[in-house]
Amino acid sequence: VTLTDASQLTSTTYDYVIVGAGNAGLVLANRLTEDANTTVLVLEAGVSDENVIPVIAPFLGPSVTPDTPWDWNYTTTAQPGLDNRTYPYPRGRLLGGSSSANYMIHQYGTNEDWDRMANVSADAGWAWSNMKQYIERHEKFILPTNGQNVSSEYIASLHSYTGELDVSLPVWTQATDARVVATTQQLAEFPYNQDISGINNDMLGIGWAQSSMVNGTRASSSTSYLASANDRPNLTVLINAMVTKLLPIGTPAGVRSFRNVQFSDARTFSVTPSFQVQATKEVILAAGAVGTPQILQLSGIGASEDLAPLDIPVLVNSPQVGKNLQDHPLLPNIFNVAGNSSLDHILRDPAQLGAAIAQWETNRTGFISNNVVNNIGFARLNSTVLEQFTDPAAGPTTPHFEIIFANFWLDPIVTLPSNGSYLTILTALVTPTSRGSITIQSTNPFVAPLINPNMLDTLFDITTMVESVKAIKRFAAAPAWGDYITSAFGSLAGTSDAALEEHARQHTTTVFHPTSTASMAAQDALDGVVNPDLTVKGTSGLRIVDLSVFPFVPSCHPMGPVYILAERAADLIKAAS
Ligand SMILES: Cc1cc2nc3c(=O)[nH]c(=O)nc-3n(C[C@H](O)[C@H](O)[C@H](O)COP(=O)(O)OP(=O)(O)OC[C@H]3O[C@@H](n4cnc5c(N)ncnc54)[C@H](O)[C@@H]3O)c2cc1C
Repeated sequence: VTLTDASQLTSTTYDYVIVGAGNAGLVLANRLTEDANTTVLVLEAGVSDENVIPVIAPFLGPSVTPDTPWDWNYTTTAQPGLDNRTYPYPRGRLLGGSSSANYMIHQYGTNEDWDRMANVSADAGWAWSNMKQYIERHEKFILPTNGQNVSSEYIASLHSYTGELDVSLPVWTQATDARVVATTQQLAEFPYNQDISGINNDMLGIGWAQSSMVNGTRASSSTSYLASANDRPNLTVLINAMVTKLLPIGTPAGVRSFRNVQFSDARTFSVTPSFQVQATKEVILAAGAVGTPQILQLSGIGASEDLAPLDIPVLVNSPQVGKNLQDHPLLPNIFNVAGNSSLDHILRDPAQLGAAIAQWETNRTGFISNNVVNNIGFARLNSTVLEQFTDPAAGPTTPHFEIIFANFWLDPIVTLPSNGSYLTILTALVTPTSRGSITIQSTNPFVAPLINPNMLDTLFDITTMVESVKAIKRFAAAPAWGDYITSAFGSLAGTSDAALEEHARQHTTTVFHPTSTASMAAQDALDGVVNPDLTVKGTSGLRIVDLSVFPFVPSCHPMGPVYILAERAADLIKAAS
């Protein structure tokens, strides 16, 4: 059952209390309540996702954030690597968390991404050979129902058709899709990849985006994992519940037990009145890469240099809490194009856009029923550039950068100009070496923490961004684009490395993939925030299950990795109980 007010709770004690009804939290809510004797309470600060059109309609996904009631509406600190700019840092604040607010591209990463996590944590259970089994439980691959032939857009034998989350292929053709595919035949540098999910251990090349959607509707952890478990009497989800602190029970020698959770009504933006619930087995933090370190620090679990200025007693000295933040930098590269086949003229005309939304509301067809992106690709740096660096990729088949195609103006920061037609070829750095931090700046949980992704801080990162721009310029020079692209827009027109570096520093923001702020390390390692079984070092009764535990950001869109991480975490938690 989903409740909206703390007064509706019928108990203050549950076997498990999960903090955050997000991407990972709702996987656990489902799996842990499969046993009818296990009681679970999920506390979610955000609101319901029910009947929220921008959340449901795939193409409207980018309007769910920033600066909305469904977003935490964070802003970064000034970024020295980005000409000291700040920019919005969206995180879903509703049922489903960021899986209800994201752009729905669904992948798993490379086998090397997972094998590195196994090596770093000294737990072979995180290796791809073990993790791939969770795809069967997680994924429900569904072919588009509009009759189009998609046999060349995915590899049928790789996928699962029996899991919880609907995953599908594009249902509406962007006018440039054929040109993207034709380029893969014209330029050897950009081969065609028939299945870009990573399940075949290969994300290199250009292919068709797989998305968490079906029949013109978003699929999130809420519409899948929660929907199929919400009528279980042993599951309670409370929205509007802002967790403000974890409280230790007693002071047992050695480790402290954090089984008490304090929360308040998120609608009041006040810590009073405050409520408390207790977990008899475990508290599980699934508040995401920003929320989780914030709650730890508010609870006195963190680095003393972060807690001392706020007079927060250090209950568990855990120096890496909030450190190591990694994220994928995203750079919109925009071209002017000929004719009217880009979507821009529809997107800037309220009447045409309104008609498209009405069509979607009537029968779930048209471009609103489709994701904003149909084609994505991944590539490695060429060896001449790479040999200047220690390769930060998880292995030799893991990409360094991503290429994303949209047949319209897609810049998260700069709004569509009042005229012109555009093609956007975004590039994203998927093996960044810059590391940033999340640090609370107040003991008031309603004050956002300082978010410093430290974008483009290293020579490798800026060099790779520049190389990615050069690569898409080569892509755009293929014969397939001869009668379409007319010129590079704005600072993309620069030709020298220095000019492209300035283009990158001026326009880069984020693909919204923060990770690693409560990093996993080996059981006996002194660094790291969690053990390989995701229990928090130096505590008992406390685990973290969300993207913050990945020691390295996966080289892909990370929602798939979060889902299967949570599937394995559920197994670990059940085994420990
Ligand atoms: C705009 C956007 C676009 C993206 N696009 C893609 C994409 O196309 N493909 C992809 O793979 N990934 C994408 N991502 C990233 C992906 O969605 C996230 O990395 C992933 O969902 C994170 O999962 P999580 O479980 O770690 O956290 P979340 O899903 O963010 O869950 C955390 C939950 O905890 C709640 N919470 C936080 N603090 C508290 C508190 N104090 N008390 C109570 N509740 C709290 C939050 O409200 C939220 O519901 C995107 C993300 C965004 C924001």
